[in-house]
Amino acid sequence: MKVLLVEGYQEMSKVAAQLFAQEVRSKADLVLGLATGGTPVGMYAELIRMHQEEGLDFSQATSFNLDEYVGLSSEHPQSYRMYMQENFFGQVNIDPRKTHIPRGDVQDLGAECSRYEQSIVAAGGIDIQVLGIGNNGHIGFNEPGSAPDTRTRVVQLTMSTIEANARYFEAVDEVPTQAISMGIQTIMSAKKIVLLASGVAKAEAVRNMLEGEVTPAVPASLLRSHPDVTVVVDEQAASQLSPATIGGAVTTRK
Ligand SMILES: N[C@@H]1[C@@H](O)[C@H](O)[C@@H](COP(=O)(O)O)O[C@@H]1O
Repeated sequence: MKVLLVEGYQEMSKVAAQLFAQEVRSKADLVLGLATGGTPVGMYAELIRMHQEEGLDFSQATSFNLDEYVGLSSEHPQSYRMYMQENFFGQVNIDPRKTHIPRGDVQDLGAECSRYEQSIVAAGGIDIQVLGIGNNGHIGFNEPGSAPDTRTRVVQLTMSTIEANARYFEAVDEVPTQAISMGIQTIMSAKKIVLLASGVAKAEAVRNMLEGEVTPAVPASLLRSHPDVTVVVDEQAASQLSPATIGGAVTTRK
């Protein structure tokens, strides 16, 4: 794992956008793996700026999102489809037919999960996947205990995740309790992974991911066996790391 230490949220977002833009420029028909949550909003904003000011072209790209809430339609304001539309898709030239997000409102959720996995394979697999990290070390919606061989499936959200995501809903009991999420193996099949972490609330999860045991109890730690992961972490999120990890990190500081 390569650790890139940056000053704060803004720099993290710029560095992440540059990593993505580099891939988009080198392969027009890139397959992007996308994430939601507060963390990647700044990266999407920077990619939109690059599209508008530098002509960064997404017209041939395909995207697959990590997850979607069960029970919310694509038009629901808190659905991840809506999030992506507002924060990214609606402002760049990606072909809407090539943007994929699981449907959380279908009757046969199992069939939807298999269909989703198959469409990732049919697209040739994910070239570059962006990830955030949950306070409990989850990636996508793979909560602690998720097995390394999991593929896209319906998952039960933990109380800590429901509480963390309640800020987007009117009340905690409106947060869905289940989601469709790419599995650990789906994520590990991406050729390149960029994980972003910002703020002190992520410091413990970041330490466990980088310095703790490699264990399904901390799903992000499983990424340590992937050959091409870059963790972009800001000073607050890195605040619990050991001097050895900090010393081995690449810093953008002059
Ligand atoms: N499913 C998403 C994850 O993909 C995200 O990484 C995590 C952290 O979110 P945030 O970036 O808002 O801290 O929240 C959600 O649970």
